[in-house]
Amino acid sequence: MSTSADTPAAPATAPEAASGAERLWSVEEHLEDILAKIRPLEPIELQLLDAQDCVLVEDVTVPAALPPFDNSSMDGYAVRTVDVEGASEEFPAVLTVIGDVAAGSGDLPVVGPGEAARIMTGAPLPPGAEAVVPVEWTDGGTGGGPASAMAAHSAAPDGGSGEVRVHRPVTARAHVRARGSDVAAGDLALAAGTVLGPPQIGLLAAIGRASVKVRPRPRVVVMSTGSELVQPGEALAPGRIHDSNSFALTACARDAGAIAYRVGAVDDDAATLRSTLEDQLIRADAVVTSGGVSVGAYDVVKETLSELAGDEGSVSFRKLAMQPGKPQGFGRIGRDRVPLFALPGNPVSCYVSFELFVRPAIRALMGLAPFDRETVRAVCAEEVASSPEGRRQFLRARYADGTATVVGGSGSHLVKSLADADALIVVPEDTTSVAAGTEVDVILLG
Ligand SMILES: Nc1nc2c(c(=O)[nH]1)N[C@H]1C(S)=C(S)[C@@H](COP(=O)(O)OP(=O)(O)OC[C@H]3O[C@@H](n4cnc5c(N)ncnc54)[C@H](O)[C@@H]3O)O[C@H]1N2
Ligand code: MOO
Repeated sequence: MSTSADTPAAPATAPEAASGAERLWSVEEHLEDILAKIRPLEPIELQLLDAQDCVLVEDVTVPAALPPFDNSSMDGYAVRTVDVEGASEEFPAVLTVIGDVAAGSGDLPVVGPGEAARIMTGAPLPPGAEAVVPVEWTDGGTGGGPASAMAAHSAAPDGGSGEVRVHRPVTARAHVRARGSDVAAGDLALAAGTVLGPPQIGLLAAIGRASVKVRPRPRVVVMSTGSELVQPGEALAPGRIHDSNSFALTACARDAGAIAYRVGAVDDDAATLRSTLEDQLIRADAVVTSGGVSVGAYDVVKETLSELAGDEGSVSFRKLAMQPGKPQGFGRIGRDRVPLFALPGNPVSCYVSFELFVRPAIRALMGLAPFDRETVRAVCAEEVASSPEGRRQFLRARYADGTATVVGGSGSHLVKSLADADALIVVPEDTTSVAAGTEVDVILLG
């Protein structure tokens, strides 16, 4: 039962409300209530790889030019342009090779008139040289025809033979990457608000940053409830089933960007549930439970969490105008008011609820835009004979080329068809059937 504090101003429109029964919340109302109570996590300084996919909260400026020095973009020979003017294969410019410049070299030879230094990609341009001739435009120091590669350093420790024949001229700065041509010192490397993907992490490393200030990934504790649940890998006794929700939800939480901690299934026992929650709160930025939110005699989650008060926080249980996912609990628990999502136990209900409500909340905790799943218009390939009036139905489907095809039935226990689906067809509350060929909204799952 929702408390008056949780009741939004919008009037209830569902049929139950009119008849005086407990009103149904719309999907949007529930989501708004959740997002209104979620605050982004406080920023912390994280090592680069721990900051992946996180939102940067500081402007990062470039401390020193990138590249830090003029360097070669090719393996070849560093030369003075005047020395190779008019060079051709028939009339090559013959230069004296004075040594090697490898990437990382700090001790550079000076290239004088009539001289060349073997230079590797990324190596600093030595003083005196103005350009680089790729090795393919030379004989590679062999005295033969055009080379396809250089002699390995081990085979030519002195930097190749004493001479190289250059077959083409080069202009000044040819095959040279200028200092600061990527970014200059003082430039803005990344603005606050940037989401750190692999290229951004690479840039930060390139400018020498080892750590950055970001909003961290939330730590999400996932707990399933139900005395019937058995850990996968263990044998089933009569009446028991394997716990699939805690695994699916943990995977969902990771997929949404969280650091997820899966807690084994908790029995339908109030004291165990309470103490497990207390133990877990220490490492939780959010808690997700599955099961025990309906109206059964052993629906301990609802019973226990409805009773929380004072410092314990509070959790509201409500019915939503959707299928699957009708019974839902949401609140904030403990002194730190950690958001808690009590999702229904049916596996499909649990998954769809996560997608619609928990995924956006995890993103909001990270400071990301809450919604990232794409919704497209698509042609419904087959007839949907019936959809419950007054409830928004989310049907498992496969989507391809503008067409969505329903996979399996609407039962909330059908985990195989959920695994076969890559989309959810959305049938609105006021629609009780969909003719084949009708356009529908389709949420793409990943
Ligand atoms: N009389 C009514 N009964 C039910 C109603 C209702 O309005 N009136 N609502 C139904 C709907 S809709 C749903 S959804 C479920 C929600 O039930 P609970 O959240 O209380 O979940 P449980 O009863 O614990 O379990 C339901 C179902 O899911 C299986 N389950 C639970 N946890 C797991 C898990 N971790 N892994 C795999 N499967 C799990 C469980 O064995 C049950 O079969 O209530 C309906 N009933
Ligand atoms: O609404 Mo329940 O969540 O269908 O199965």
